[in-house]
Amino acid sequence: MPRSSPTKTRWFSDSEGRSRGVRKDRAKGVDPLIELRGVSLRFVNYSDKMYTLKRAVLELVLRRDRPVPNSEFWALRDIDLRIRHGERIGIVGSNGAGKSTLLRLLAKIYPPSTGTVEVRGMVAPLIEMGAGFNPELSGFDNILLNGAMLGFTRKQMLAKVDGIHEFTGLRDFADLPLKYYSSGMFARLAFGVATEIDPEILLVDESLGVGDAAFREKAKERIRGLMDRSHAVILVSHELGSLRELCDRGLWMHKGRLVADGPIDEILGAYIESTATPVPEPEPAAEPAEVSG
Ligand SMILES: Nc1ncnc2c1ncn2[C@@H]1O[C@H](COP(=O)(O)OP(=O)(O)OP(=O)(O)O)[C@@H](O)[C@H]1O
Repeated sequence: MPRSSPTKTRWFSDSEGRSRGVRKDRAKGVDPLIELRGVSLRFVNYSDKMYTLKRAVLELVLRRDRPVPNSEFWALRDIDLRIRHGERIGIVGSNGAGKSTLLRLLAKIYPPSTGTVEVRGMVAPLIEMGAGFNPELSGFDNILLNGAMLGFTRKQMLAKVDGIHEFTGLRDFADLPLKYYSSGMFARLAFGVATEIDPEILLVDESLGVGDAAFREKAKERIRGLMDRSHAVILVSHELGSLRELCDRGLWMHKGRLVADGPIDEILGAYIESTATPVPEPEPAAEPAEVSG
């Protein structure tokens, strides 16, 4: 594990991770906005084999009524985490480390397989932008549709349309069906709609890279504005410069585990160093007990 100041940055081993309790934020006398305790998340891939007579008999004998899992994969392991009001968190880690999965868990897209997740406040996930868009509908109709999915009424969204057009520069294309938008135009619209709301907790996954260079600058500016208005922000990005610029606390993930938590400069420094010297493998741990019900 890379070295750093022991007073500020916490380096986690498995045993520390399991013994660390998540307590009330006594310093401020308030509950943290986000609390994760002993969280693990498992993906199960089901086989798509042909349904043979032999398999049918086996399933009857074994009294199985659902497909047999082909393989399972723990994308998150033993995560304990507290995020307080006003924190700007940047998450780093190599491909497949579990960063996006952690954001999806905080957005309640995935439930944990073990442990508890508490999120206090309205969450705006800039995660799968444009996921709810309909390519047959116009840009304008998609703005209203997406707003409805985020919980806004038609009237509330109509009041936001002008601002969205202003920001995206797509006013002239408002009546064009989305299927004729270029990928850059699509990304602009999705980003414009998703950032038009004022969330308490903002989750951003690699969204700083949308559109062309000029739009990326506008997007960053927009995120800065949102960051000023929201209570907590969590950014996942491989653009380390942006994380250094926008965040104060860093989390480093490796193979589904939180391996370090501390001031952003220290975490980024150690992470960059690790690309020259690989991160030691986390100690093998016992399978977490599954939550029932
Ligand atoms: N729905 C899923 N089903 C099965 N495995 C999944 C699923 N989603 C993610 N994974 C796996 O979980 C692991 C963590 O993925 P995740 O997308 O969270 O990584 P990441 O740190 O965001 O990576 P990157 O930097 O490449 O975006 C990967 O091995 C990925 O293949």
